[in-house]
Amino acid sequence: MTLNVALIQMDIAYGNPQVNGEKVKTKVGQAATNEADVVVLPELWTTGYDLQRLDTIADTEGRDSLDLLADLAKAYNVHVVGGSIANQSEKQPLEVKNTMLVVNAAGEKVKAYSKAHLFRLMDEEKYLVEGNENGWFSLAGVPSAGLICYDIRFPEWVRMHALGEMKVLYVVAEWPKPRIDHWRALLISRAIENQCYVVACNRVGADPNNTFGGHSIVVGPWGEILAEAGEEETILYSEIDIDQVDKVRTTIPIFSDRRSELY
Ligand SMILES: NC(=O)CCC(=O)C(=O)O
Repeated sequence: MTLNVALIQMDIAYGNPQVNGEKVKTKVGQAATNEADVVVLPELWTTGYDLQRLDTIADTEGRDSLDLLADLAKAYNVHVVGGSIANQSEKQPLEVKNTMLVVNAAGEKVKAYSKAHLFRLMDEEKYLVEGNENGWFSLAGVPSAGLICYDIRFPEWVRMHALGEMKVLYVVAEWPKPRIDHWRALLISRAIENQCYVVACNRVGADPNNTFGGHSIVVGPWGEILAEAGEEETILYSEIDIDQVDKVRTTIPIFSDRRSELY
């Protein structure tokens, strides 16, 4: 079975959910017109890293974002890995999480995963609360998982998802340009060591504190780069053949060769 994935590598208007929502509507429509089955958005696409104003711009219980994503999914008959959003709780204590929303083509919510590892270099721990749940979901009948940016630096977190038979890892990010070599190396490594597809969508552009490096990428289970963007706004397309995952896992059976009694 194959899936056409489309990664929306976009600039994000700082602290402006309205403008970003309009852009996402246009881009998801374009991707669907180009036969995408799954559309992927970047991290914090509603607000960017405008963390100091989250009390006014975060989305309460992710409702507005979920409505928008569900409407788009239904209108265009596409699955949407909805990047992540600043997701504010309704009840006290008011907490904001960095939450990925996944919606299937019927417009049903499939997953809400909140970033488990907060990134201190961008002050996340001062404004956000970490998630404590896993990122597994099934999309288009494929066992998948979603993780958010800094999460990929924790190979044991990714491996835990692979042990749950994840075949596609979706990664959404706002990864700064100065560390884009880490981004590429980490994603290729996570694909090789877990023998899965990695479909990773980064943003471009700049905010008052960082310039973001793009290079959204699709990596196959053998570690091959199937598609990679540059540093400009674009939609990156790739066809992924899910059967390749089992072929690679049979050729080099790392999951049955693991010495779990040693580690
Ligand atoms: N938004 C993030 O989690 C950024 C992570 C990052 O830049 C890194 O180097 O790790």
